Amino acid sequence: MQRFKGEETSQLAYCCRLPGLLVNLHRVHDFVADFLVASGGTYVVKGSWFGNGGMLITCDPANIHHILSKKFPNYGKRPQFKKIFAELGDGIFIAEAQSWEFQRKTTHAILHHKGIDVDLQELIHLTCVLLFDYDPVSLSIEFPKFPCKEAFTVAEEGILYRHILPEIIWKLQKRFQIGKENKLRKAVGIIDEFLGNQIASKHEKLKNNVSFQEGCFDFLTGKETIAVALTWFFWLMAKNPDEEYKIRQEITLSLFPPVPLNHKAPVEADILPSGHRLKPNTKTVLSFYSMGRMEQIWGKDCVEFKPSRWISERGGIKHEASFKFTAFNAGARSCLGKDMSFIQMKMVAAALIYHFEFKVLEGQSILPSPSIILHMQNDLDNNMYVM
Ligand code: HEM
Repeated sequence: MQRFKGEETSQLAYCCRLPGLLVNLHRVHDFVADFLVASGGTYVVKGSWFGNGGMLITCDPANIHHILSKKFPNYGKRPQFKKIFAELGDGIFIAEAQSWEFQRKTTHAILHHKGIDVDLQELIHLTCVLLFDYDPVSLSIEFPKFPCKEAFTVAEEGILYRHILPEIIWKLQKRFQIGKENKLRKAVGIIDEFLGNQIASKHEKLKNNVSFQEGCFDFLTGKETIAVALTWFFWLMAKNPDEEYKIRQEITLSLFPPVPLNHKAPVEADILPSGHRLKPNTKTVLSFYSMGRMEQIWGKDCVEFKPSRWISERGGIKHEASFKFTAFNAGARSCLGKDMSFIQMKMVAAALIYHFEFKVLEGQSILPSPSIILHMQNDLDNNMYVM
């Protein structure tokens, strides 16, 4: 992969420092993608400001393969990750070593349990019902508000800011209960209350299966990710009517992965396949959002919505290595809900495309939100016509 030299490198270096990042915080995923594309896939942000340690950001598939698979035992989630995601406790998302192995086994058993009879409505709400015995009835035509939805959105944004702001700043905000940290605190309170009520009402059932904080993460991955993926999908589809017929066969998550980044740190010093050296504990961010925008990976038409790129000449599905298509993570910690997500998304998408034509209302600003889950910043307003 090409790397920039000289003047261009110093301009890039400047714009990746605090002023550049802060000015571009509202579009941080695109900003990171722009400089990763320009620097060939990997970039080191020097740790100069406010004593914040440096970080390495990469979307190079060889590095991703190395970190998530080949050297998996050397790349943990602590110590930074644990602090940033403290509100999620010790659930599977944060857990490591034996605790992670145990939780992965039990979660796998719950999610891959064979032989549950469900109708369509139940299946779509499966995550919520399965984990909390709570049906948000979010598909009913009154579009009822789900009490925690906004709180999750606020919390996810707050957590992304912790990846970017120097630790000392967000910790001060937390201490004095101001700014994003204060919003995060209030949001966590709302989520706590909801989950506490659910746990109280189903105490016997839950006490042996899902702890409060594990449930919090599973809800976050399960419900939010699928809703987010479908919102981007319907927007892309409305903008690309020619591709619509192929969409019945497959959908793509490479341009708008609902989980746009992952975060690791090496236990011992390491050298990445790209040649970058990492000291122990260096914050290492894997930008999945940028991967879908790399010409080196997907070719010149990488930013075009082309479901046909996933369909072979014989009409089958083309499979790509998980280190190129990282929407569901890769290696030993790959997503346990992948199969279930594809079933749910295909069912919802196929049913809606079959019955309706979508026209996105003009004049909307379509931007991913600065969050650890790739929501659209504003809702997506559509006109739906019955076919
Ligand atoms: C479109 C939908 C989804 C996407 C894009 C997605 C993506 C991801 C990603 C990127 C990770 C890695 C997170 C990390 O290690 O930092 C992950 C992990 C995980 N996901 Fe999903 N997910 C989706 C839906 C679901 C659903 C529906 C469930 C379960 C109901 C689920 C359960 C899990 C679990 C349990 C893990 C933790 C795996 C481990 O650490 O061993 N996901 N997912």
